[in-house]
Amino acid sequence: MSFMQALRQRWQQAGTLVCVGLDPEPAKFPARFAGDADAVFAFNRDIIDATAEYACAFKPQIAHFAALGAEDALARLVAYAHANHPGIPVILDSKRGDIGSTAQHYVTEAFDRYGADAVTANPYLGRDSVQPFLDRADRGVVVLCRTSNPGAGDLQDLDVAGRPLYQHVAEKVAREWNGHGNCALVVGATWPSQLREVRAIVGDVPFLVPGVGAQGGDVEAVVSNAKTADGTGLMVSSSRAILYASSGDDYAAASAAAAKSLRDQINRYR
Ligand SMILES: O=C(O)c1cc(=O)[nH]c(=O)n1[C@@H]1O[C@H](COP(=O)(O)O)[C@@H](O)[C@H]1O
Repeated sequence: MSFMQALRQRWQQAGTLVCVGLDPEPAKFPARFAGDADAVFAFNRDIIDATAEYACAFKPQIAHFAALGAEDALARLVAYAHANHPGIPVILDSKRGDIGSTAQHYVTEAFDRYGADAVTANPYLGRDSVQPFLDRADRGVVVLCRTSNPGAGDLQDLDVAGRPLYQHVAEKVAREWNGHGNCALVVGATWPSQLREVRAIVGDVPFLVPGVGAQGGDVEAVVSNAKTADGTGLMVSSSRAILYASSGDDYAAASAAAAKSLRDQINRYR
């Protein structure tokens, strides 16, 4: 099954638009993981098991693993999620972008080495830099459009031919790059009016929406501005607010409760 088919099936059958972000920071792990040489795998595995019921996708962020030298744990976690929670796609958040010949290696990294179902990609080197990702029709390509961070507008809002640059990205992805129907866009939860504008440009192209939880984005504003006509179209992503909901021995139950609460909040406004 392709990434897009799996995502749509998950939205419909599990009734959830929550993407669970996996951003391991050992300093925030519960005390019981102290001294555990395989803590990065074990903690994330427990979070995956606890939150799967509420997840339309999992999204490991590669720098959080690579900085710890925990690439092996990342590969095992993707395999674990696929084996134990089939049907829930895994998005590798690596925000790659480079000349085509190098991009090909990023494709191999994301889809073959790690086995991810989708990857985040930076569009600013242009189409040829994203093409190797687009060519993998069964995998998802989640292109940065209007990011959640405070400085998003520094470059993404620059006026180009009468419109902000991020709107050109949205249009190009929806009309030119999405020939296989495998594209999605990143639009931050912290920007409700931009969510609405991008939705108006791209029709039903799915959005990955980070920025609720720790970054303070408003769930009602996200859903009301960015859902598609059938009340789906969103992967509302939260990492820290789910992962570190408790630092006690109840960490897994607390993460499940946080994911459930986000799912229910989203569903109230669909
Ligand atoms: O591509 C992303 O996932 C992403 C794009 C963006 O615009 N903003 C953003 O926060 N992210 C990622 O989403 C996660 C947000 O984490 P929390 O703020 O803890 O929910 C981090 O892994 C970020 O790298």
